[in-house]
Amino acid sequence: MQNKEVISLSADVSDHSKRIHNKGMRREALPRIRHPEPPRVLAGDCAVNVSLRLASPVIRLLDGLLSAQECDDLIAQAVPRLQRSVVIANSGRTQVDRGRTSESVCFETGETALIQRLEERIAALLRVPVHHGEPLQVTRYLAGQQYQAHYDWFDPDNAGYEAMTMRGGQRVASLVMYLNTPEMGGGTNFPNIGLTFTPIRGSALYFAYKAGEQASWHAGMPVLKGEKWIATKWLRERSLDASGN
Ligand SMILES: O=C(O)CCC(=O)C(=O)O
Ligand SMILES: [Fe+2]
Repeated sequence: MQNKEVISLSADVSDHSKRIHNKGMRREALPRIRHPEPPRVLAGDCAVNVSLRLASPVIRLLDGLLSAQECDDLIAQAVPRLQRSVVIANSGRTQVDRGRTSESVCFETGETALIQRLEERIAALLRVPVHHGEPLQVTRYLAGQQYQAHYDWFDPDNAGYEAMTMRGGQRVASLVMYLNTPEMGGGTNFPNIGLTFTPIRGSALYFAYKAGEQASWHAGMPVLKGEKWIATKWLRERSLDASGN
């Protein structure tokens, strides 16, 4: 079975439950993300082809997660609200950074009918409640813009770690959805494993990780010609909703 991944994730979950238990808090059963498995996964209202599967680090390439119309509509909803992208600094605060030169919009969970539909689709795809997802972020890179190599997980050694993880806990996976096909450049590159994914409209890159996992170091490479549009959903180990739903 494919299940080094499952075993290591279970280990995470039980460590986490122990931590909660030791603090004398209510023990909660943590839903586990399901990594999409080839050849095809039903994701609510659509079927997604899993065209690439890497066991370590956990990476999946998903074809047909969004229709062309959905990509165009999401871009249209983002255009009027774009602002310079930020990163979460070690302090836990968000700030503009020279390494991330794009513009983005952060939509509230369920903000529009389209966003709600996509969030429900992602939840079905990964079998994880909607509220384990951070608000959807839509990003536009113009020619020359990029997101230099980084980890999406929060470093437990950072001063801001507690603040960043107080609600929702650690990030455990990322879903980068490609909303267009850039004319040239703009691939998502994993330098430590020598892989670059080509953005193709409607497809998505899913990768899961644990804190400290260096293979998940990745970059949005500079766009060389045209524009690149993505929507990113970062997934947390617990619900971000104050009511715990
Ligand atoms: O632009 C890309 O290809 C990668 C984006 C990314 O790393 C992120 O949104 O966290
Ligand atoms: Fe990232």
